[in-house]
Amino acid sequence: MKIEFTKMQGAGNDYIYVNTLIYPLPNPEELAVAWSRPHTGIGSDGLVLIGSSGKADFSMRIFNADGSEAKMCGNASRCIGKYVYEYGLTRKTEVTLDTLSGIKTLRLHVEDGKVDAVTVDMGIPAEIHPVDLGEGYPYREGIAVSMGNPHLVIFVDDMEQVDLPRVGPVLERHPLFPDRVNVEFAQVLAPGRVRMRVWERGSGITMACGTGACATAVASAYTHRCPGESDIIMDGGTLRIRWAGEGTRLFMTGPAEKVFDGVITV
Ligand SMILES: N[C@@H](CCC[C@H](N)C(=O)O)C(=O)O
Repeated sequence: MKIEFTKMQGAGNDYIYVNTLIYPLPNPEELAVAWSRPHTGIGSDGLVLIGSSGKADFSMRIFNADGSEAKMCGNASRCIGKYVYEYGLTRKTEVTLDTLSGIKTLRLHVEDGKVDAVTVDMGIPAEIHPVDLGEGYPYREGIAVSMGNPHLVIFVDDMEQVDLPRVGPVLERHPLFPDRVNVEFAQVLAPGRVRMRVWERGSGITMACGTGACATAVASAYTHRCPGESDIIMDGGTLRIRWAGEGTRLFMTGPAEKVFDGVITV
């Protein structure tokens, strides 16, 4: 059976997108693993399914490269906004998306018929609290934030000193997070400018993480490092995050790009 897909990236965080209205996939966990592999698959950070919803315009399911399903993905939600508009699935520029962490609203920024950026209402960040990682770990303190999915933000003075391939997998499986956690290292460069690198649960090092950028902005404001609006600068690009503080909704703005269309046989 032939399946059409589109590879897309948001700030360098790349996923394989399949329109399940046309191609329902019975085994997305297995396909996410096989297709994400760089040499023998398509190569990606995971697999995203676009579907219908009784509660919103469309639905999103997101699978990491190890096949685990996540409840939310910031970069994929922006890419879905571009996909549904540019492939003619909608003419709306305000689109609702049903995710496992609730309904998100996407505002599409359209220029000459193309979506070049998307603002996502990411909802109200939750479970914000400092954590003590304990002795025996490479870092002692962090800030936990839920953006629908779990994050641990660790502030550092010098990003160059962070050995991400070594410490990322250890912290992802810290016992404080039984469902594993996405780990962000953050260095405040200036007011409103934060450098961030991420180790994603289920995918490892990625060039950007949308929910991770949101969690970083939240942790920066919560610790009085950077209140208000901030640019989160990642290896693959920058996202602008607007958040007025605890109990308020957070808005993420950033790019969405198509890489290529393809057909794969399963
Ligand atoms: N890259 C994503 C987050 C994807 C899911 C994450 N790895 C998890 O398991 O929670 C983003 O842009 O938010």
